[in-house]
Amino acid sequence: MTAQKLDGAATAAAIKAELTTRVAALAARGVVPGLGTLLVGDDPGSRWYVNGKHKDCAEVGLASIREELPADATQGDIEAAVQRLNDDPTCTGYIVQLPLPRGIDQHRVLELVDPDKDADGLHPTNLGRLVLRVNDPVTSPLPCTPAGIIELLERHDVPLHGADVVVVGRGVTVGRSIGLLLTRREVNATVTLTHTGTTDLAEHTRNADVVIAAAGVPGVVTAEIVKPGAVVVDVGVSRELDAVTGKSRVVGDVHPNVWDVASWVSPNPGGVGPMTRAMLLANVVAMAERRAG
Ligand SMILES: Nc1nc2c(c(=O)[nH]1)N[C@@H](CN(C=O)c1ccc(C(=O)N[C@@H](CCC(=O)O)C(=O)O)cc1)CN2
Repeated sequence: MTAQKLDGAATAAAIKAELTTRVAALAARGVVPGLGTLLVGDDPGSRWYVNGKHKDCAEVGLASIREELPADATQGDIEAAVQRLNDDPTCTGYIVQLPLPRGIDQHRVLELVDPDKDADGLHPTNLGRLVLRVNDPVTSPLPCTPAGIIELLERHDVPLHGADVVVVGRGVTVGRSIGLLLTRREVNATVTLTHTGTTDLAEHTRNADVVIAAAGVPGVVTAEIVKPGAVVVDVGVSRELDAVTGKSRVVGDVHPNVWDVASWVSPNPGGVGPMTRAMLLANVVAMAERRAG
């Protein structure tokens, strides 16, 4: 068996086309939503991600606002930039590109983001709303990567209702929050959250209909621990030097031999990354629509 690919790039392109129509409808009412980004420092990966977000904005017709600070910016400089974005009326929603440089209190910075402008859905108020209003209609931004994974699965008709889903990794941006989304009444999956304290990972994954690997451990999910026909989503990002080209490349958590047993695989790169970007745009458009009434 060779698994089929859950194509994040193609699905993200389809979502962006739908968003372009919604943005045009807003423009007809005189509303131009704007996405802001705050980039601190000169990490090439982070710059690449931020540039991609601005390129996406241009593609769907969103305005974009850039704040950039040098790597030696102080906590105060960063908090002042956050305040500028909070106060900027052209900025519908924004993100603080993570990680922030060492020595900066990231939690404090994120808590200063206006929850109504939190395009990443990672502000404690929005995560709290996700916990408290888990079965209400969604009216606040959802974390982009978990929302993107569910959208990717649903658009490929992967059944989630009643499915046993094992999540590998308990990080806030993916592992912890995807459990909340998957157990919402309209999705209705049963979720097991595994982590470094899990004594026997295979015991869980071997029974799973869907495995979501977000541990950041290259190749941790192998064919031997995946049920034949299961659906596997690779969210892990590790960087490795390619022995042939000498260049750095992204390596996921899913071993290539998983393609021999699974029914569907979302690869990395080419899977969840483009979906994360698409869901960020979707959050900003939804914020603008809610405000426009
Ligand atoms: N404030 C945030 N910071 C970070 C987030 C986030 O969601 N919000 N996630 C990551 C970085 N990220 C978005 O910011 C992101 C990562 C990956 C991709 C992507 O499309 N990746 C490509 C491959 C790229 C490569 O080869 O390096 C893919 O998966 O095909 C988009 C966005 C950390 N920070």
